[in-house]
Amino acid sequence: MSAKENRDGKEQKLGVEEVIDECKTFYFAGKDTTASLLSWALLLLALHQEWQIKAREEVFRVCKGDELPTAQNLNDIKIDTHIWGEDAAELNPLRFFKSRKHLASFFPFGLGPRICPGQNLAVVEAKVVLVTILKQYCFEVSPSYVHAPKLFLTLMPQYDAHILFRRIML
Ligand code: HEM
Repeated sequence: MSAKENRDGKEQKLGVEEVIDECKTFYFAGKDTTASLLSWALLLLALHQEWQIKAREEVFRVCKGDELPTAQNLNDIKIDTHIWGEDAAELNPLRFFKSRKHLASFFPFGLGPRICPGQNLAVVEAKVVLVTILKQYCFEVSPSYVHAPKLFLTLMPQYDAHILFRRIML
């Protein structure tokens, strides 16, 4: 860890125990959250076949070949011009200048100085997994699935997410 000066100009370093604790926090904060996002995304796509088909069409349009999606592929997936304007694909901080109703209406990663530092990693992970699954499988909710969301730090499917996968033959 590189040394940092505190407000009094004194050098401050994280100790080994603190570095270990930070690693544990990242593991704890980053595992179940993304797993839960993926479980619900797959369940909802399994329930709403019309959206699963649309999502797969988009994946096939954007990501060619059998390889893992590239960073560019992930960027090209759904940038909603209705919400973000015609220049949605460009970096334009001014678009946040005008207050808009939707801006703070959805903030799964929190807001402000303690906003989730794993946000980008989580979104990339989730997109890679969803793209990979959508390219290779059709899926539907299994009759054995019982819908019973349970809040335990994250919102989990209490009796797991039972989904039946069928390999797509191309
Ligand atoms: C879908 C996935 C995730 C969701 C929904 C999520 C959500 C959140 C939320 C709501 C907070 C609190 C923010 C606040 O206090 O305003 C938070 C904090 C945090 N998240 Fe995530 N997170 C996710 C994935 C990750 C990943 C992948 C990592 C790291 C590998 C991570 C690391 C952290 C850490 C270290 C904090 C504490 C930040 C602080 O207190 O300064 N999270 N997350």
